[in-house]
Amino acid sequence: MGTPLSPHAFRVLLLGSGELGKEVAIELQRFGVEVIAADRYADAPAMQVAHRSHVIDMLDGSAIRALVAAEQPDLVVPEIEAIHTATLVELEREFADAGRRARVIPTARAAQLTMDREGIRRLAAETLGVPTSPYRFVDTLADYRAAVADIGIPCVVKPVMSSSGKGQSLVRGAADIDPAWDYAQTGGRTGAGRVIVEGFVDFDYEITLLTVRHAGGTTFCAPIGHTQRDGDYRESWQPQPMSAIALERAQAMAKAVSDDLGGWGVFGMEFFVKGDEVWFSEVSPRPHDTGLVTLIGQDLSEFALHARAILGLPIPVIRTQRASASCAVLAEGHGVPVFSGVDAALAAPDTQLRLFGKPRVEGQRRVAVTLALGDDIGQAREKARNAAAQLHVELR
Ligand SMILES: Nc1ncnc2c1ncn2[C@@H]1O[C@H](COP(=O)(O)OP(=O)(O)OP(=O)(O)O)[C@@H](O)[C@H]1O
Ligand SMILES: NCC(=O)N[C@@H]1O[C@H](COP(=O)([O-])[O-])[C@@H](O)[C@H]1O
Ligand SMILES: [Mg+2]
Repeated sequence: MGTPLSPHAFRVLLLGSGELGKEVAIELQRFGVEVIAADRYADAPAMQVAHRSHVIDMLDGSAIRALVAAEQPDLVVPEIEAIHTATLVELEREFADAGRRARVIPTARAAQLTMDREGIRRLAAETLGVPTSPYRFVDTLADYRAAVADIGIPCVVKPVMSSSGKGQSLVRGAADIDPAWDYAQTGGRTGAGRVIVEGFVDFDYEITLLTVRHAGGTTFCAPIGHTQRDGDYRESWQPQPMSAIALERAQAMAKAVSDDLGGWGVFGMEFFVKGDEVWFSEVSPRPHDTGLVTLIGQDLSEFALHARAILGLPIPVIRTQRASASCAVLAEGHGVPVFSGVDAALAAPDTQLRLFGKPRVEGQRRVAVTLALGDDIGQAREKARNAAAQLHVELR
């Protein structure tokens, strides 16, 4: 460890500077790390707490390469999926060849495989034999229609490169088939392209199992339950009650997938659960949005855990304090968020919030989160929801 802004600094480059990266940046700074934040737009949340920031097109490999050459980071930490990950693979090899200590978190291959639903799905289902929904990958409308017929309705249609439900549809009947294709072609992160058709899993509940790979081994956080609307998270809580066998199965799959991806850091492993049956859905090789709940529920949040893990520091225990919940606050429209009702939102005991400081909203965007502790999950969720209901976001 060194001193930031000195020749002895330990430097971390965040590729992506949203609300999740902002918390990681704060945790890293608590260890005296020099934090450099990058994203595709200026004044992103993590940039506001970083030592320096850069606006670059992260889907442009040469832009990433130039930034790494200029900043000479010790760690390159992906914060979103939309990165030119082939360049990360090249850079990782170059660091190793040059005998440099610099690394990509958790590994460049993990970032590359999870950027594309096809990479991670084929690894989990075909190489590791982990149960998933049935699926097909298609490139043309004709193949897509055949895949829907094959998988059956209901099914879920997603661009292979997307997140937060963008471009995602639930096909409930014949009338939904073609519109779902059109939305997948326009709603993805990198324009038109390959689509996954997934069989609909009629789960009882879904979880994120935060899995931390660190110098001392692998540690699981208590499972986080969550609800999603339009493929985007709205509420999360911890701990999600599960049968012992379902939890064991989820942990075994999380271990298998995260061990294959390798490296150090937090992995947000997503599972669907019905009774004792568990299906792997996808994984973020970094902190997960539903894990924002750990900001209030754990002694070490997922962001603190990510910082410790990537720095190679010990994580002897993770304590879940009480039942906890989070509620996402979304703004819709166009303009700069202005918040009111912050006082009312914080009036109840054991309630917190984060206003992310996102500079603008165009369409729909998560701009804040409320957090609460309760005697049980029901009470924690109600408090988090009530706090969110008190918070008003105006776009000016
Ligand atoms: N095959 C499926 N069966 C049932 N529900 C599904 C299926 N696939 C996705 N969903 C629902 O849609 C949500 C979002 O799906 P998924 O996680 O694949 O999208 P995403 O765009 O990667 O979201 P994020 O980036 O926020 O994790 C899931 O959490 C789940 O609620
Ligand atoms: N479900 C994916 C997810 O939570 N992504 C996270 O949202 C922020 C970007 O927000 P933006 O899209 O409003 O810029 C980033 O922190 C990113 O990691
Ligand atoms: Mg997901």
